[in-house]
Amino acid sequence: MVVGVMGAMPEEIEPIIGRLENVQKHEVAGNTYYTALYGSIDLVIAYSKIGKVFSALTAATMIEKFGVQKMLFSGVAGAINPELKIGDLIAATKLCQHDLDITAFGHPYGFVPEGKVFVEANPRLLEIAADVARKLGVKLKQGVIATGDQFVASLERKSWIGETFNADALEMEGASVAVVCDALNVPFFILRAISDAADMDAGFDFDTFLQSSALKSAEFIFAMLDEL
Ligand SMILES: Nc1ncnc2c(CN3C[C@H](CCSCCOCCO)[C@@H](O)C3)c[nH]c12
Repeated sequence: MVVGVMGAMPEEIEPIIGRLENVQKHEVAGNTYYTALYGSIDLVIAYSKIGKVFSALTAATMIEKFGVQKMLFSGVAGAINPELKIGDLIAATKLCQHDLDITAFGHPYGFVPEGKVFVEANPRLLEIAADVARKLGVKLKQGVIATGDQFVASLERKSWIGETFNADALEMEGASVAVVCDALNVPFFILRAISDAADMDAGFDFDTFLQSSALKSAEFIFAMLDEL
């Protein structure tokens, strides 16, 4: 089985690469893809670079060029739901694009014709994640993740996103990966560890907790791989 593990930033996949042996590097479309065997799984790992466009390119490349059959995303996110604290894990049940806006034509936020506001993550992978969380004795929130091409550091913007989409967390890549995987019929699982609260302290908290939160997400992803 070929499994993709994506992040957006180097810090999000370094903890993954660091635990693998005989890692091969492949340059495709301006990005580096790492391949390695993990047990019986052919792993393909890459960080996309930040934002929806780069992450869509990487997801599509992993599937079309490397034959990825299941896609896992590991990274960090800003919290919207106040029960989510720094370091907490959230898996997306569904994802939306909070900055997609043609409301001038009467459409809802996050919608374009022939699209859908929410893309649902794979239920089986979410079940596996819930089992892994129980085995590890870690808390795993399952909820709505909103994606947009902006680093959110304002209570006003964060609250608007939370109210408009009933979102629990926000980031910049999950929904674009979801759209690509959904269109290409590849089951996907988006996991994020909270690095900040998307408020006025977000920039400082993000810099402080990126590494430790990225590691928490990566460690959970490894535990997931053992159950695939
Ligand atoms: N509050 C927030 N708003 C939006 N997204 C997030 C995320 C999730 N990831 C982190 C990263 C932030 C890119 S800006 C920092 C770049 O620094 C690069 C060095 O200058 C991008 O890949 C999305 C964590 N907190 C967030």
